[in-house]
Amino acid sequence: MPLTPEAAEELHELTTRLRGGLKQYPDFPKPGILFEDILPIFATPSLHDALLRALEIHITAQHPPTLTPPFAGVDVVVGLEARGFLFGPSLALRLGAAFVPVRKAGKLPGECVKVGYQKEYGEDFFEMQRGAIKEGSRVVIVDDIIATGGSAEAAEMLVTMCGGTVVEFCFLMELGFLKGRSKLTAPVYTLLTGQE
Ligand SMILES: O=P(O)(O)OC[C@H]1O[C@H](OP(=O)(O)OP(=O)(O)O)[C@H](O)[C@@H]1O
Ligand SMILES: Nc1ncnc2[nH]cnc12
Repeated sequence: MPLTPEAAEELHELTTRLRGGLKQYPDFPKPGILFEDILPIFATPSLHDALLRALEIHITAQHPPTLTPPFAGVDVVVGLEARGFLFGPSLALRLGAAFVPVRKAGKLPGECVKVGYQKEYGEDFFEMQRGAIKEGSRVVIVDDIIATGGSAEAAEMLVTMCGGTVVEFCFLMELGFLKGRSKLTAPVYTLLTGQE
């Protein structure tokens, strides 16, 4: 569903403010990487709120709950360790959805599904608890940044392995030159683009 003009204006104002909350660090964590630090946003309550509000505006317009089947809406917000944990749970609460974490390997108890992946500056393994998502759940995957898309692609695989459907990916920022969205099956929404 398209945004109302009022919501579009509010979203524009929020994203403009959010851009001012990012800080860049050259050659971190490796030479040649320009690191986008999102932590200043969480050090400023008004920016922290702006991030949650911006994603809430987008997601509620894009996935409105309906009173009749298929009921649409969002059942689960999946956040990726670690920075997806900073706003995923609060966003889930605003949407009336569950929050489920995707963690780096070896951190979650019980039966887990596991996928290996490559990211902009290394490689890793992600896990999710097998029973965390009910069959047929509508899932939004959130993270701070999509760079190569390796992390997000691995998370989409885990959700699918658990029987969920990824209805959208939402990121604070996309590093457009790495074309990470091309790895993903579900639609991708980002509040900001960077390093064009
Ligand atoms: O699109 P990609 O190339 O996969 O890169 C994006 C991922 O890299 C960063 O996480 P990182 O693995 O550094 O973990 P952290 O949040 O624990 O620092 C970032 O938070 C994303 O999850
Ligand atoms: N350039 C970057 N800055 C911050 N987080 C990242 N994750 C992957 N690439 C990144």
